[in-house]
Amino acid sequence: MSFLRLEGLVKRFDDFVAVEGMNLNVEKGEFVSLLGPSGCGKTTTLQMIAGFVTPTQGRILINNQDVTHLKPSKRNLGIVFQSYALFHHMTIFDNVAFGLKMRKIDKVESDERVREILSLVHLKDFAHRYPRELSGGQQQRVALARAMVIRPEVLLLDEPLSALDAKIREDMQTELRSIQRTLGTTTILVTHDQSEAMALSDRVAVMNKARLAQIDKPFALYEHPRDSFVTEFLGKSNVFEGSIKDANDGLSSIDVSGLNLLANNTDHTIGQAVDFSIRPEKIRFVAQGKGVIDGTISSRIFLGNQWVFQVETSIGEFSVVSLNTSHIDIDQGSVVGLDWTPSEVRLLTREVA
Ligand SMILES: Nc1ncnc2c1ncn2[C@@H]1O[C@H](COP(=O)(O)OP(=O)(O)OP(=O)(O)O)[C@@H](O)[C@H]1O
Repeated sequence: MSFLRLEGLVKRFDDFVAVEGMNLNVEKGEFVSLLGPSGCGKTTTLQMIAGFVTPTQGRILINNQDVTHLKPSKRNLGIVFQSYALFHHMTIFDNVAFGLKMRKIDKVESDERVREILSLVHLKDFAHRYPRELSGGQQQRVALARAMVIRPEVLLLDEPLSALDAKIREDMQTELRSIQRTLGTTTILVTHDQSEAMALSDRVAVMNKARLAQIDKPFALYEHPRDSFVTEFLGKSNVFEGSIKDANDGLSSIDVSGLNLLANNTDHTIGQAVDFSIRPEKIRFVAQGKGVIDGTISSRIFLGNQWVFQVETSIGEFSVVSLNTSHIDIDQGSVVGLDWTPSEVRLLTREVA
């Protein structure tokens, strides 16, 4: 039995459905992200686990105990939100010790645990300072220490890094992951940042319009998304509408605007409407006439470690990404061939609007 289970969780605000039929099994020690666009129900799901929002339907189980109607304080959770919400009149040490004091933990043990966790978040030399004397990144580490010191069964993180600037954010991601691994705390992170979800999580749960769209390991999700929503939420892709024309010898042939394109066989049926998807980094430049389709470079952008090309073709515009190790000779106006192998193509169920 999984450590954290959401069973058919539903939340309605009057007749507005914020979360619909949410089922999720999280293993002990696992790090799972809830990823999705604004308003898809991530925070509401997290708030139901935390106990701040009462589900309309369904159950929440932690360590085999039904906590659906338990008060937040009885759930033994650590919670970190985007705003650090530290006590500004207390030192860092006292901020972190607060939860232990509330739980009436003996002073000697409490002091020891606070020192230990402050050392883990690299703040042991800041114990005597006040929150206003720390940077944003440091304050967020205090918030994390304060949540972790009570040794929660589950750690809930709601966009905890989104107020930090890019570089500090990246450092904090690495640190958060390493602390979570060291302590083995089962963790749920809410984020709308796909790279953050992929960098941190054992599994990513993509949500769309109040529902769980797909859950899997980051690599599997990126490589085998179920539909074009998941595909495009996890990164760029070249997606074209098409229909299955034929299927033979392990290959499907797809009609995309009159052009016959190949993909490895799937369980789609002949005549079925599909989205044909190929990621920009899977496409190679070849000589004109030597690839799947020819095109003309309409723009080229240099991003340091990679080039991003836009290529006009007869079926529409392609995005092509290549590492900064080649292709400096290909520029706006160049006529090129675009090539890929059928195994890199994904045929997706078309999202119904
Ligand atoms: N108390 C409430 N009353 C009415 N509607 C609400 C309430 N709380 C949330 N909602 C609605 O439920 C939907 C889901 O909200 P939620 O905060 O879970 O989204 P989210 O995915 O976390 O979005 P964001 O990334 O913007 O925080 C939204 O349309 C929101 O307006």
